[in-house]
Amino acid sequence: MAQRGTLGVAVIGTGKMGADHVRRLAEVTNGARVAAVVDVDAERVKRIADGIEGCTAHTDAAAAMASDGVDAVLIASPGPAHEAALLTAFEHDLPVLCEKPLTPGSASALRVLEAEQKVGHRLVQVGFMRRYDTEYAKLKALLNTGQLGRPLMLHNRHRNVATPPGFTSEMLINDSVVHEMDITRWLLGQEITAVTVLKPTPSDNAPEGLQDPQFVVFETAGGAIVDVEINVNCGFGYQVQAEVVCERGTARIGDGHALITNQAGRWGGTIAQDFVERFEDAYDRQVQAWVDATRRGEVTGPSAWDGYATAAVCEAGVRAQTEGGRIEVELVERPAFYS
Ligand SMILES: NC(=O)c1ccc[n+]([C@@H]2O[C@H](COP(=O)([O-])OP(=O)(O)OC[C@H]3O[C@@H](n4cnc5c(N)ncnc54)[C@H](O)[C@@H]3O)[C@@H](O)[C@H]2O)c1
Ligand SMILES: O[C@H]1[C@H](O)[C@@H](O)[C@H](O)[C@@H](O)[C@H]1O
Repeated sequence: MAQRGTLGVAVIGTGKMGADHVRRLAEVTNGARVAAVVDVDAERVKRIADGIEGCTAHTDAAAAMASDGVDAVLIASPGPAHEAALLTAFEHDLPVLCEKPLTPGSASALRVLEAEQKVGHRLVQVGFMRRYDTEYAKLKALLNTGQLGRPLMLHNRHRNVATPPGFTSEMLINDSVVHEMDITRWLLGQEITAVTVLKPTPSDNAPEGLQDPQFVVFETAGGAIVDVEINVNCGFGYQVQAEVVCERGTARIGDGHALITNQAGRWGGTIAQDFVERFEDAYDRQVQAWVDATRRGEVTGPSAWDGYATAAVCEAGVRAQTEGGRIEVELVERPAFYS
């Protein structure tokens, strides 16, 4: 299909991620412009719109989506606001890049799947940006060659410097480990079938009441075992590492993401301090891929099904965290629409 003209994007939610996506669309991405911004914080959204030529400010997502010049939507509001924004985008037949989670909870995610199928064609890409990270992409390409044999185990480490105020134990699963859920399903090409959560004595760095770190184990449909160290008040840096153990070898990413210096008899490097820094390139590539596909009239990348499947694994994970033991993941049959 022929390329459409410059894509006019409405960005919904202009907090940490939304403001960064506005900057990206305005300054980094080719073929797109920020046509509208939306936030419940009227002052904030006006300030952001004022800095971009031809951009309108709204406090209501539906008004923004109905406005002239909006061809597509980027949702970066908090998870509980995603379902309403997605359903409104579907009413206008607008393609959407929706930050993770698609929605919090499998019931709401299923409603989104049903609504998208009613439209009759895919509209949603979910913002699982790690799939666009160069290191993860290399790992996936290597696994796809089959030269290492069948993956047996996948070890993951996911460390953040510190949690923002209000971060709960459930959020370690829903906001943080959700990335490993997606990356596991994508790298191994298998659904996750069960989750177990082990809880060491919390770190003294963790705020009172936060169960941090946790050790999360997934079982997959193909019989692989996956572990995730989630450790979100580690204090020293933002680290994401993964090692796949296969029948004929192993492959590991996440160590080399640093500037290494030799100076005064010592060698060493720096560690990124947050996801915006560590995954900057991945966010750039994700948004560019979405804009390019949308201008071609296509929808690519993680689908609403991926959003639903991870929501179902999150539910099993939160149950495993609170009830203990091994919790099986309950998934509906995958509709042919998402095959
Ligand atoms: N992919 C990633 O690595 C990554 C990283 C961080 C956050 N996220 C996701 O991005 C989304 C936003 O997270 P954040 O850290 O930017 O949050 P944030 O709290 O910094 O920003 C959210 C913004 O949305 C606004 N808002 C709230 N309700 C709204 C509504 N109904 N309509 C429009 N705006 C509304 C708030 O006023 C705020 O400005 C979440 O879904 C989060 O899970 C993804
Ligand atoms: O919402 C954020 C984000 O998704 C990051 O990528 C992750 O590392 C954090 O743990 C999480 O809180």
